[in-house]
Amino acid sequence: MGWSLVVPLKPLVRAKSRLSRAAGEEFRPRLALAFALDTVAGALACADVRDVAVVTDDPLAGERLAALGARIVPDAPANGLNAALAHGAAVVRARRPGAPVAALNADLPALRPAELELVLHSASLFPRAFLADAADIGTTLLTATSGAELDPAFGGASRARHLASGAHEITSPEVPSVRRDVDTGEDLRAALALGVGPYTAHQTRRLPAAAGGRHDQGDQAPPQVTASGA
Ligand SMILES: Nc1nc2c(ncn2[C@@H]2O[C@H](COP(=O)(O)OP(=O)(O)OP(=O)(O)O)[C@@H](O)[C@H]2O)c(=O)[nH]1
Ligand SMILES: C=C(OP(=O)(O)O)C(=O)O
Repeated sequence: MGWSLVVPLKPLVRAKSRLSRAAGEEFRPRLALAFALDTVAGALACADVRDVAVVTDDPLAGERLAALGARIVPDAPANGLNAALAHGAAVVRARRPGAPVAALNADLPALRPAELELVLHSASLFPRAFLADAADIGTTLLTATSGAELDPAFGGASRARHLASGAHEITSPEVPSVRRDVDTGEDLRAALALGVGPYTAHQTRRLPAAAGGRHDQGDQAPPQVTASGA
């Protein structure tokens, strides 16, 4: 099945605000962009992915993600995450009616194409399906096959909302890289332990060890890190 993925991305100046304390204000937008680049590169490398549309109004992110091969869709509704996703899915289906569509968060820097392929294969058996995040509270991926609307209900405790909406929860096989979203410094360390893509690896070299970095460049003053790291 040739999936069209819809990836939402906030303007970098506001993205990943919960990483401020771990990364510092200078690195937070760079990390948010690196996560998105690794997520989209991983998605585009997945055999079952036909194309990726990124819904964003961020000019720098749009330029860098387009260079990877993503289509950039302006966040025309400007009404939050679910409106952006519904808009992205509608833009995809205006071009390709009945396309199987999947919403994928942009904060999955450890994403492995082979694991995404397993998830999409499971999802292809249901009208709507989703994958819970690593904490089992949120959602990292929501799918709709031909004939079904995406009906996204992301944000916070979205796993319960997606379950209640009738979407099938994908629980096997194990796909830790697709579930590993990064909201906090602790999440970033968990992603680094799984192995992140090249863009995030490059940026985290500049972070202090407590935030997951190897701190081996020495050309930047490290940002302040708190004991919690988050
Ligand atoms: N286009 C678009 N994307 C959004 C919007 N709000 C959130 N997103 C994206 O949706 C995904 C999931 O959101 P979160 O994990 O909460 O990421 P975030 O909003 O950057 O993180 P926090 O600032 O810490 O809440 C991320 O890829 C965000 O960039 C929005 O209003 N428009
Ligand atoms: C967007 C979501 O959550 P968070 O903001 O916690 O990443 C979600 O899991 O639906």
